[in-house]
Amino acid sequence: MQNHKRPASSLIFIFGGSGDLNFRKLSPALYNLFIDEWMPTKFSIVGIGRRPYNNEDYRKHLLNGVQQFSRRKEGETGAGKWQDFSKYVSYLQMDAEQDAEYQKIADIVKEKEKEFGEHPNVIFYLAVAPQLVPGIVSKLGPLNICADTKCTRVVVEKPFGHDLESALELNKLLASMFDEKQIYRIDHYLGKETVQNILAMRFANALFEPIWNRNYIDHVQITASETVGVEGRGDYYERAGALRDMVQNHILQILCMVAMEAPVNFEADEIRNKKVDVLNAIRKINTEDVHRYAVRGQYGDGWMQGDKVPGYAQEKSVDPNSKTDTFAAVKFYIDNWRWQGVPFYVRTGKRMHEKTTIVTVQFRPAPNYAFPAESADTWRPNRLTISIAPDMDIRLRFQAKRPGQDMTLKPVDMIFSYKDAYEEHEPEAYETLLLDVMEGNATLFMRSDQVQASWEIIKPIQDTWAARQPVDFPNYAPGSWGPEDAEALIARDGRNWVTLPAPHKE
Ligand SMILES: NC(=O)C1=CN([C@@H]2O[C@H](COP(=O)(O)OP(=O)(O)OC[C@H]3O[C@@H](n4cnc5c(N)ncnc54)[C@H](OP(=O)(O)O)[C@@H]3O)[C@@H](O)[C@H]2O)C=CC1
Ligand SMILES: O=C1O[C@H](COP(=O)(O)O)[C@@H](O)[C@H](O)[C@H]1O
Repeated sequence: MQNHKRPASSLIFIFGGSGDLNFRKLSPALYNLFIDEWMPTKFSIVGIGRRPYNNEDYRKHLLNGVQQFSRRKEGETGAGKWQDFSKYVSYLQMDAEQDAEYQKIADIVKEKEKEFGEHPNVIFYLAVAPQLVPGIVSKLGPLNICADTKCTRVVVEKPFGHDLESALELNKLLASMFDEKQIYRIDHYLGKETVQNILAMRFANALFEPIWNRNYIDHVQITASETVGVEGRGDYYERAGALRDMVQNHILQILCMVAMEAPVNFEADEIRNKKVDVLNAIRKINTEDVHRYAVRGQYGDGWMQGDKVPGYAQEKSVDPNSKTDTFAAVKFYIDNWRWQGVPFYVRTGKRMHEKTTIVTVQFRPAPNYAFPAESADTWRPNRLTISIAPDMDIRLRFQAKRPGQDMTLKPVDMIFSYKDAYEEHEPEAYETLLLDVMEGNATLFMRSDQVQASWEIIKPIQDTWAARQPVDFPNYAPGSWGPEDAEALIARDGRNWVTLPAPHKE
């Protein structure tokens, strides 16, 4: 993690250049980096796919994506640079499964070397289905694009493997072709401004760290809920499910940011070491205890904000008898000095009540209540809520005296909101991550040991769920907060899930 500077000349190949991720996220992100003058002075972007596009049609297709999904649209104030940007974009039609086709890539690298007058960083972004990744990786390795290994980089999209075994296999293959420093395993949550801000809040302030431990914190919650269903991604989701899709990666990464020890610097390996320490300390759940620690769910049909919506099993490309989880909640414990005995409750799901990603740190109650007994009803322990999306704020709940002659108390929130504090618009996660790749900064990317540790944590849950089919699916209604069992998971401990207080909805 460092302050950015304009990266050295870069040649970016996007496998999956004709696909959805590039259309909705990567191209808009690169365009915004260009507007903000973060792109290198010499660069070229080559989208790769089998579909037949000429350069002109390809650029038109991408502009369409920018107009729909970019935070700044062409024609709006501050944008208007598509013509300039698109000159750097071209399309390469090739079948990535054919060895012979890779000569085309080697030829483009030579051509750009000449044009730039230097050897650029060569970035291969693999925005393709996971089953294509091993084949592409093993064909890219032998190309030996440049002698200096630092200049070739491979970006691997999620999902990184399907389970522990497949992730280990992919790590092994990548390691046989590239140095770990050349491999960028994306987790887009790490590019989110508010997720990075967890580190700023914890380690740039003296206020929180002394109380950031089992002596003061009762428990932590992480909720990542979505209102959307599977949005035409049934094919992928049938093989994934909520536990793999969100918990194994995004949620465990957020948990690491909340729970890690203070880094001594912000170098990539220092941060990643501290995070992997947390993952290694998470208690492995015994298979026979999984039902006490984890809950799964699947949404049925119903209504979302006045619209009739199908159940998961009726979605396109989904087996009508599907037992795939669209909701998962887990209680984790971290067996280390700081967090012993503090539960971390996490939950995620599709078609839930609202789109929100929040971290809640619930402090223990004050040790003694000396105020009049009548005010005890509204007495609440302190709570820190970090809203990651769509709201971006941090709120600290504390007790305050209600105005009047009586000493009555009421919990109030002290709020820091990005919207109110800053005029600048925050970059999208993919902007930050793509800039990091061009700069060669891997701090916000997953190292192989992190990926392995995350899969090890969820393996017992995965195995147990695979061995025992759920009998109650579908078990939650669209627009709800998930299955009743998820309420019971936390209620059994005398706690409840936190949803944001009313002000955030105003
Ligand atoms: N879409 C999203 O929002 C997100 C996607 N991801 C991940 O990104 C990856 C891509 O997803 P997405 O863009 O949605 O998938 P799409 O199905 O939309 O795109 C797949 C891409 O792969 C290309 N492709 C397939 N086979 C070949 C081949 N033999 N040779 C060359 N190109 C090929 C397709 O090109 P063509 O058809 O022209 O051959 C297309 O460009 C997946 O791993 C996904 O999990 C991660 C997070 C979010
Ligand atoms: O990686 C994924 O994340 C999205 C949610 O991302 P967000 O930035 O909108 O919170 C999720 O919809 C998708 O299923 C998953 O693959």
